Amino acid sequence: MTQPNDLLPEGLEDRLPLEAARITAMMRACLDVLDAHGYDRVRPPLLEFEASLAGRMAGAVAGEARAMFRFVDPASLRTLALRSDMTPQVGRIAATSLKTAARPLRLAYCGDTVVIKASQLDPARERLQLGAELIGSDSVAAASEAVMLAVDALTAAGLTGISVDFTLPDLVDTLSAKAFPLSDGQIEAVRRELDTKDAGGLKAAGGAAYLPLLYATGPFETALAALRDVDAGGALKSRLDGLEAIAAHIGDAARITLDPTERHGFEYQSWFGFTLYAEGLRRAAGRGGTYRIAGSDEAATGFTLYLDRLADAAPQPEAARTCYLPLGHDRAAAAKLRAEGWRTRAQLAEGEDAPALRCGYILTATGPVELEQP
Ligand SMILES: N[C@@H](Cc1c[nH]c[nH+]1)C(=O)O
Repeated sequence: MTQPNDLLPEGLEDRLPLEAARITAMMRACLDVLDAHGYDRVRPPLLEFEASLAGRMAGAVAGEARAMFRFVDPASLRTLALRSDMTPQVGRIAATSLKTAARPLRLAYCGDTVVIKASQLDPARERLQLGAELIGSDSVAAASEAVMLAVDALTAAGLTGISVDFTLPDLVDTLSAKAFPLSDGQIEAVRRELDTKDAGGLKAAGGAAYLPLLYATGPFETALAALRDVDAGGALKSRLDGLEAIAAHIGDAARITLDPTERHGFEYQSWFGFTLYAEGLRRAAGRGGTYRIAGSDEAATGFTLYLDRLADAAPQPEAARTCYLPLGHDRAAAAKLRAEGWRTRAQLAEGEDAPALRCGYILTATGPVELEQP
């Protein structure tokens, strides 16, 4: 019976066997792809000193951007936080324990993260992250590798209709530095109007020069051409050439779109960011981009998939046949079945109902025999 204490807090949920099986299958498939591409897995802890988690991403006001659960550690009396993103942890590892490891350094990770407050669009407060970080480079080659790897991982996880939306997270900073100057006060207003895609508001905020950016959105080729038409004294050329090269690298492995002013979720990414989508998903499948590890100022590129979100669209893995092992069964024969890929469920007491325990077979002296299903 459910007692009031059994209810889970808002935004947290149990994953029951069918869904958990999908998530596990995806996790294995994705980790295998990252491993095959030479990414070594690291396992940072679930919680750390808050200052470390909040301080490793240049530009990110981590505490604000992704409200972290914090509390005082009764042992050290210091403030600890639960991770809300694993990328800063991997950055810390690269800047400390693996400081002297050869670059580029390729690291993979998978683990749960939590946030205090979910967004309206996505009420989940727990997220299973799986990702890869390529440390020591934020070149076009590194970005191409990261995007391709993300697409390969999603494909291996059984997702289809994958699309990648490119963005230029520091676009307004770049343009306002010289080509389209803005005062400090105007910058925030212009960013806000670009976010809401409000042409009138943008003009009123003194950002008339930024208007063409609103229309340089959509399928990659046309959006890129529109962006190339924005004459910003050459300020955008190297970035746009970069995007073009990355898109060429992806080829037709995924559909590519461009939304140059999208910055939601890109708190620390620098010149290049991307959001991953797949058929059947209402929200982003993952996100990535180029950034600098604060403290060491090392360049890096990476991506994170939000694995539990993908569970809705991932195929149900085929469950192996399950064989019931009666009391006193031949244990060697049972071990042999498992080695051949069967699942077994062993009887513990008299009176059990094998079909109700979802066993399709029973082990007999002559091997597994199919059971009649209720
Ligand atoms: N960890 C970031 C994505 C990212 C990984 N590496 C670079 N960016 C996120 O979840 O939004």
